[in-house]
Amino acid sequence: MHIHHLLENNSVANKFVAQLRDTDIQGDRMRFRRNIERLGEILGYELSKNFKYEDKAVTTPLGTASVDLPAEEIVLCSILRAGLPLHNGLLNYFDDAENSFISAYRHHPDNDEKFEILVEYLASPSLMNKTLILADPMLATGRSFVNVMKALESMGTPANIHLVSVIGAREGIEYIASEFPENTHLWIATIDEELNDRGYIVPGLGDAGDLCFGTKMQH
Ligand SMILES: O=P(O)(O)OC[C@H]1O[C@H](OP(=O)(O)OP(=O)(O)O)[C@H](O)[C@@H]1O
Ligand SMILES: O=c1cc[nH]c(=O)[nH]1
Ligand SMILES: [Mg+2]
Repeated sequence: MHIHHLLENNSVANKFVAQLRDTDIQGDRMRFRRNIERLGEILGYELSKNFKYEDKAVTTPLGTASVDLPAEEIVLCSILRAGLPLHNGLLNYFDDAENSFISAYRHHPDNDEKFEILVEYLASPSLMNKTLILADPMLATGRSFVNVMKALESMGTPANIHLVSVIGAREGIEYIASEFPENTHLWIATIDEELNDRGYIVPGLGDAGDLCFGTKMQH
């Protein structure tokens, strides 16, 4: 897997990640969602440098300009719930992409820290030979990304896979690297070293879905 780590180079993106983590700021849900969206825009811009491009002639009022334009059929797929603002950010730039939505959530059958990932909802076009961009801001154990990819197999085999995330735990990144095809790209803002015994990233930012949309009842 090719790992592209955005915060390895300082930029304004550092500030957006800091605000997502900061307990004094992250309670402002609109800012929290917008910061994830902004990082989706930046990560999308970075990953677009990896596309194939084809020269096209564009007619201007005064003549013809030659422009290299992306030559890939993009499907943007995000993992509900927390993937939604990241999806919006990517869609701001890849505005003519097709879109998929898939759900994944942690189900605690015995009400303890053990959980399984349940995938219950999928709406997707064919992925056959397309460029799949799979987005989820949190990559903790990596099980959501892996289970979602398995659920997407029935939609056809993509030509290219780009995973987009905001915060990843080292252990989860190693797990997805062992499960996804070798030529998969991971575009991630920042990487933390620890997961706690509940599978939360430390220091991380807490529960991204709840911070975006409020708490949910267990069922
Ligand atoms: O790498 P993993 O260990 O699978 O953890 C990451 C997953 O956890 C979060 O979703 P959550 O299950 O909390 O659902 P939510 O978005 O509805 O809150 C997050 O958005 C990822 O999907
Ligand atoms: O740290 C984590 C792990 C999973 N999901 C989150 O939202 N945060
Ligand atoms: Mg959650």
